[in-house]
Formats: sequence, C-alpha cells, structure tokens
Amino acid sequence: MLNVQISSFSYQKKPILEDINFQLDKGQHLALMGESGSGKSTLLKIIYGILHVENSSIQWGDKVALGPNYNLVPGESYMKYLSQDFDLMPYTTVSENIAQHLSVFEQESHAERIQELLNLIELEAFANVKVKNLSGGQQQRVALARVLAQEPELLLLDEPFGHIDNFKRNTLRTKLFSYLRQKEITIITASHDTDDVLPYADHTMVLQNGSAIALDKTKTLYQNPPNYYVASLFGRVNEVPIRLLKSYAEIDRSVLIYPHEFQISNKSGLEVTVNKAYFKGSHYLVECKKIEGTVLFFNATKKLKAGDTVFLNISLETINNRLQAMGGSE
Ligand SMILES: Nc1ncnc2c1ncn2[C@@H]1O[C@H](COP(=O)(O)OP(=O)(O)OP(=O)(O)O)[C@@H](O)[C@H]1O
Repeated sequence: MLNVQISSFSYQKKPILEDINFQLDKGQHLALMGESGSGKSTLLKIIYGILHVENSSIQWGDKVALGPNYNLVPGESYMKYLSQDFDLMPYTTVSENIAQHLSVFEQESHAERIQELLNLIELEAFANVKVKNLSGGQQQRVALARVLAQEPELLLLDEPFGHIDNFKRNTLRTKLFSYLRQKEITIITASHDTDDVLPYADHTMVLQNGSAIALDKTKTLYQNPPNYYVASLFGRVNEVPIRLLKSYAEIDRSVLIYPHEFQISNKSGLEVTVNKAYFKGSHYLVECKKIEGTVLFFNATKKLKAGDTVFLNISLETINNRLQAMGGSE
C-alpha cells in the first residue's frame, strides 16, 4: 500500500501543495485531475523523490521513500516515473533506449523483453531507429517502454498519452492499462483527458490550487460531483437554478446537469430557444439562448436550427442526487 502524507510544499514562498493525504492499495489505479498549475506534476515529483518536502512521509508498504536529500539518484527501485519530458537518449536506437533500463543481471532475456515492450508500444518496426528521428508521440511511447522495462510495483504517469495522436492513443491506452492491471502494478496517472480516467481509474483525486478538494471512486465523482470545478474536469456541465427546472421548487440553489442528461420534449418542460448546434460525431451539442442569465447546453440526436424551440426535462432523482452530493455548496 502507498501512504502519502504531505503537509505543505513550496518551490519559493507560495505553497504549491497543502495537506495531501491519501492511501492507495496495491494494484489500484488513482487518477489525478485538476486544472493546469493545480499541482499534479509536483505531487508526482514529490512521491518519486525528486522534490524534498519537510514534515511529510511517502511510504510504500514498510519502505519509506527517502527523497532527494538522502538519495544520490532520485527515485526508489520499486517505482518508476514517466515525466512530461521523456528523458530519452536521442542518439541511440529505440531498442538501446529500452535495454538501458533492463537489469544487467538478466542479459540473456533482454532480447525477448525488448520485443515484448516494442509490441506493447507498437514500435516493432522502429527498433533500430535512432530516437532523435522519431516523432514526439513515438518518443513518448519509447519513454513508456523504458519505465516498464524493469516492472515497477508503483508507476507514476504524468500525461502519458499527451503527445500521442488519437489514432494510436486509444489502442495504446487500452493495451497499457490492461497490461498494468494484469501485472497488478499500482498506478497514479495525472491527466486532463477523461478518456484516460473514466474507464480505467478506480479512484480519482481532484486538485485545486494545491489542495485535494475531492477523492472518491471515479464513477461516484463523475455521477455526483461535489461542485462545478470537479464536474467541469469531466467535460461540459450546466449549472442550472432549480427553479428553472421545477417551477414549484422552493429552494434557491443550482444543480449540475451534464448536457446528455436533459431529455428533450416538444410539449412540456423548460422552454429554450436554440442558438447554435455543434456536430460532435455521435450527437449534436446544442447551445441555447440565455434564459434568466444562464446559457444551457444539451445533447440532441438530430440537428436543431437557430431559433427552434424545445423543452428540456430532468428527472427529480438526478436533481436530488446532485443536491445531496453538493451538500451545502451553491
Ligand atoms: N520548478 C518550479 N519552480 C517554481 N514554480 C514551479 C516549478 N514547477 C512548477 N511550479 C509552479 O507550481 C504550480 C504547480 O505546477 P505543476 O506543474 O505541479 O501543475 P500541474 O497541475 O501539473 O499543471 P499541468 O497540468 O499544466 O501539467 C504552478 O503554479 C507552477 O507554476
């Protein structure tokens, strides 16, 4: 089990992380989400041991991670860290880059292991190509193979697919996360991409200005976000005054509604006028004209024209669940 307790960390004067405390069971996958600058990379660097923190502790089972002030080379043998800059050797080949991270004591199995990793990252054809001649996305895949070369127990991934095109990203993501799950490798993934998070991460921690403002099962956080910030990390979300949705409501509060949650009727519900419709492939995202100062977005299966009128409905159950999740917050 990973046990992280960080009281406070600053690069200069301003605190960048404060009161980050969590545990992660072996084989579990935790996603770190938060807007740019919220502290995700900093947290990974602290766990890995690149940054020193006072009055804090990082423990993996009974092993205490010592941090940079006590380790000549940052990092611990049981964990690996994929940073946003790939840390590759540009003038050597893909295979040599991977081999450099394999154990010198197991030379006889190197060729087989390199092949297995090349297969995982789908770069078999580039085995003998110098890294400097690869694209950014290909280099990121080599960096992934390097951190997996000697299977870590704990893997820290910082935007692991950020440079990889959609075409490769989807297959690579599925392959990589199933490989890691099968090997029971514990993972922390910092990502802005909900497709990295929703299908794969057991739990998600949300950082805002260096504080962990939410930590829960990923599905729970998505279905019942505690506030607008959390919900908006998963995609577009509406913050709608309840009295707009249910005219009889006596509560003066707003609820968070994802665009796909609205049911459309041409008879009854909240009357809205279409402003624009954006083609999203599987559906249209429709933007409505302002209603009492609020611009709403909803999903529609067919294209609606500017000026069309429709009625939006939302179930009472959804409203109640959202109100409970949001507690006392507005
Ligand atoms: N070496 C550094 N020296 C000073 N400040 C830094 C340093 N590295 C990061 N910061 C600051 O720390 C804060 C958190 O940065 P961090 O890179 O951890 O955020 P992040 O959530 O990972 O962002 P992103 O999603 O853009 O990668 C930011 O305000 C950033 O400007």
